Amino acid sequence: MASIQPADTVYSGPQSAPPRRVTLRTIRQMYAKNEPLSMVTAYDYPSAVHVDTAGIDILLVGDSVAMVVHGHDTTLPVTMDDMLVHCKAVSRGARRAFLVADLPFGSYETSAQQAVQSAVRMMKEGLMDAVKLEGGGGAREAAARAIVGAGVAVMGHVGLMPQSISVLGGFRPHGQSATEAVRVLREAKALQDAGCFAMVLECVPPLIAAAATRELSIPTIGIGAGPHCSGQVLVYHDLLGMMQHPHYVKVTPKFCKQYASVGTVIQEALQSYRDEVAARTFPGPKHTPYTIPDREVHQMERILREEGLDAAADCVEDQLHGRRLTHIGEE
Ligand SMILES: Nc1nc(=O)c2c([nH]1)NC[C@@H]1CN(c3ccc(C(=O)N[C@@H](CCC(=O)O)C(=O)O)cc3)CN21
Ligand SMILES: CC(C)C(=O)C(=O)O
Ligand SMILES: [Mg+2]
Repeated sequence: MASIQPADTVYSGPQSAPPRRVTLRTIRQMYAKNEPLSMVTAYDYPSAVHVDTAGIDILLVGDSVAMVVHGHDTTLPVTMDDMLVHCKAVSRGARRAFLVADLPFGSYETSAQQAVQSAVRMMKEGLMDAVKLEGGGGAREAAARAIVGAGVAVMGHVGLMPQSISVLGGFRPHGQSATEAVRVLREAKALQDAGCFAMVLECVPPLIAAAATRELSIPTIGIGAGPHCSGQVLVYHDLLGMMQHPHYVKVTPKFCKQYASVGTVIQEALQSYRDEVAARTFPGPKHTPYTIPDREVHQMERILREEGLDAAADCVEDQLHGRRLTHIGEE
C-alpha cells in the first residue's frame, strides 16, 4: 500500500459505524422511508475520494466529463474508452457510494445488443454498480429493458437530454408546454416500465418533477428540477465553484448552487507559488530536506577536480567555505 490513506480510514461519517456500501437495496429502502438521495458527479480518484468520504449516496461518472474535464462544449465527443478510464479511477477512490456511469453518446442507440455490450463493459472494466442512459422513444426503452435483462441496473434520464443537443438546438429547459410536459412524464413512465431503478429529471419546471415523482414508483433525482424530487444531483465542479473563470461562469447553468469557491482558492495558491518561485523564497529550509555529510562533500570535491568538472567543484568549495551557492545568473 502506498502512503495515501484508503478512503475508509478517512471517512468522515458517523464514527461508530464504518462505511457500509450503498447498494440498490439501500436506495430502495431510503426511497421507501422517504429519505432524500444525494448524488454528485466524480471523474477521477481524488474527486471520488472527496464525494465518497462526504457521505454522498450515489456517485455519477457523468458524460459531463466531456465538458468540465475535457473542455468540450457538449457531452457528445466523450467515448466509451474515455468513460472507462474515468470509471476505473473513480472505482478506486470510492468505498461507500453506489457507482453509476453514463452510457456515452453513440454507445447504446444502434441496437439492444450494442447497449448491453456497452453496459457490460461499464460493469466488467469500469467496475460500476449501474449505468445511466438518456431516455425517450422506443429504442431507448428497448435498450434499457435489454440491459436490465442482462442483469445490469439502469438509471433513466429524461427532460433535458444533453446527448440530443443536435436536435434540441441547445441546453434549454424542458416540459414548459402541456405537450412537452406530458411527453417527459410518458418517457419517464416508459423507462420505469423498462425496469429502471431511478430517474434523473433534468431542467424541468418543479410541477413536472413533482408530478413525475408522484406518478413513478422509483426515486426521481432532480437537477434544475426543483425541490419535489426524491433526490438531487449536481456536477462536482459546479457545486464546488471550481471554475471562476469568466468563460466557464458563462456556461454554468442557473440552477447550480456554489457551496464553495474552490476555484478562487486554487487560483490564489497557484499565484502565491508563482510569486515565491519568482522571488526565490520557495523552497525555504523547511522544504529542502536532503543532505549530504561533510565527509562526502570533501571527497566529492576531490573527484570533481580530478574529472575536470570545475564549475561543480567550485560550487562544492563554496559550500565548504560557507559561501553562498547561488549561480552566476543571479549576481
Ligand atoms: N458543468 C456542467 N453542469 C451541468 O449541470 C451539466 C453539464 N456541465 N453538462 C451536461 C449537462 C448540460 N447541462 C446544462 C447546461 C447548460 C444549461 C443552461 O445554461 N441553461 C440555460 C439556458 C441556455 C440556453 O437557453 O441556451 C438556463 O437558463 O438554464 C442547462 C443545463 C446540465 N449538465
Ligand atoms: C448532470 C448529470 C445528471 C449528468 O448526466 C452528467 O453529469 O453527465
Ligand atoms: Mg450525463
